[in-house]
Amino acid sequence: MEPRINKSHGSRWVWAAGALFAILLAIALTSRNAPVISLPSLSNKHGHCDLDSTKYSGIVEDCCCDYQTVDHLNEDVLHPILQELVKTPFFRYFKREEERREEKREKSPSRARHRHSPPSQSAVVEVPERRETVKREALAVARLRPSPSSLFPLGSPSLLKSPTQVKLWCDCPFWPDDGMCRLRDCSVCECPENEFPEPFKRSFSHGLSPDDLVCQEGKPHAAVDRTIDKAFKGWLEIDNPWTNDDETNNDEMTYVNLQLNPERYTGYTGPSARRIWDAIYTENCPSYPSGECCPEKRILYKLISGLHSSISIHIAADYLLDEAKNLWGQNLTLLYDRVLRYPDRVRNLYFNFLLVLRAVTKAADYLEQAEYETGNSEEDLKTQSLMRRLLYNSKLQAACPVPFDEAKLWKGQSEPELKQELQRQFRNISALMDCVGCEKCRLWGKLQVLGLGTALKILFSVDGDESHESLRQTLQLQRNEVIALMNLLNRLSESVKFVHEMGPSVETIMEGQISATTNQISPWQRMWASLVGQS
Ligand SMILES: Cc1cc2nc3c(=O)[nH]c(=O)nc-3n(C[C@H](O)[C@H](O)[C@H](O)COP(=O)(O)OP(=O)(O)OC[C@H]3O[C@@H](n4cnc5c(N)ncnc54)[C@H](O)[C@@H]3O)c2cc1C
Repeated sequence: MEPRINKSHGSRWVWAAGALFAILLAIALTSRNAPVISLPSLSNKHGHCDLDSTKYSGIVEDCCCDYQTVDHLNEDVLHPILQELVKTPFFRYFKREEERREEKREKSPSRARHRHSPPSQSAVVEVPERRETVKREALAVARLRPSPSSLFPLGSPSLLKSPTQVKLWCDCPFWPDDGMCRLRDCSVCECPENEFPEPFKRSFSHGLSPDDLVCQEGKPHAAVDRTIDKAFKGWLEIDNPWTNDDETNNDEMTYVNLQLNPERYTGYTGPSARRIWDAIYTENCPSYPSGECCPEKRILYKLISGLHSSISIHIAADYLLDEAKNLWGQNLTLLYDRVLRYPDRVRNLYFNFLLVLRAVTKAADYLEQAEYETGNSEEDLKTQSLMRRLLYNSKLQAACPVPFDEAKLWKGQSEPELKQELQRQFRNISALMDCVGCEKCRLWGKLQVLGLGTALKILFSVDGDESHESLRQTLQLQRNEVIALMNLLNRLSESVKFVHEMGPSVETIMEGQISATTNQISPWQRMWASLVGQS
């Protein structure tokens, strides 16, 4: 059944909400010096207009759908379904490697080729008999040691660890983790035992000692059940060639309830965060000034830029306005400064959304037949039904049947090389996610990069024969990839909705305010400013 739109709001309420919104927005935006801006969320879908039609009109670049259609489909169909879907038990638990474990199993040689030297050999320590003591001492050293500021060249030879070596703090192949995270909100809340899906709980109580269940540092800690994927029937243990993590490695895995760990402001900022973005953009996905390069090569840049926009939008949508009072709200100055004032970043968000949506609909038959069993039959039926509503949605099929046409973009003689090049760059980006110095940011960074890798895997998985049957036979996805894919789509859908709803008003006021400030400056001040600017 299609989601119904509540049309019961009277027009009076619409106008009242609109007027109140405009007043609050004007007040909030008047002070550019104010560090943050918070507004009540505008939930009335009739109280906003479309994004500036001159900036965002026509077909989304390299896609097959226009901005207006994307907004309407997202609002009426995709966003409501996705919001429900990500709350289901199947989609809310994400498997990730345990944080700060001291020993890591060696990846396969093919993986190791894509890993790079850690910044210093001293960050890798032999494991002696008394591993615990040495680990503590070594961690203390790692904390004190200043992190090298230079980026290690991504092409440097890889340092293969023997299984008896220890890697400190994290798996970052480029720099040691520098603990730049400031807030408790950076850390991830793992799942308490009573939240796991039933099949997981069964093997949990049989296989693990009660010590694994104790809470550490006041946070609920979940023990790892390595049989979980076997409990979720029908899912394969296969590796994703687009990502750096070895997804077949089931050791040392914990489960995180994504609903308890929303992507939002964490306080992670400064050189550590900047270094990651710089490394991604400069080393792995150059932006190529428009017109200089072919569209295929710009894909990766557009995807990452779109993801970056989405992360910034989530930070702006859920920001810590007052740390002392633990007051959270929207920071619309940040939304404008980081995203809206650069129309390309908004366009890249829409591009990313459509590419991921295309991957999901391309794999519709595969995803429809997958097992969504978690032991809670009522919830599992709901998950299946939501998936079907999304995958075979008549409104979506009528308005935007092929959101992105991958065949048009990367067919041709260079296709295999392009795929390999993209894969190599994408794996580097995936490896960089291990260097994100904030646990919650790393969780969402890794999840979303895995989601993008899964989308690319689907889009590149069929050569020539585009039939659903062929895709079903060729494609192999694992459970975590599907969870990442659908959660990524939901994040992008949230971002598109937020920008669509808030963008026009924020832009109007911010741009009006900027021009008013410019006009207030006297000719002397302007002359002085230009002299200072030139010095
Ligand atoms: C993987 C990852 C996940 C993160 N998750 C979170 C999180 O959940 N919560 C949180 O509070 N912080 C998170 N951060 C930090 C956050 O993204 C910013 O780095 C931080 O808030 C500092 O912002 P900034 O103003 O310095 O600009 P940044 O966002 O760090 O941007 C750095 C530079 O990149 C360029 N740039 C910015 N946006 C785009 C774009 N859309 N397209 C192209 N270029 C762009 C600009 O030149 C900009 O100066 C994350 C960082 C990373 C690397």
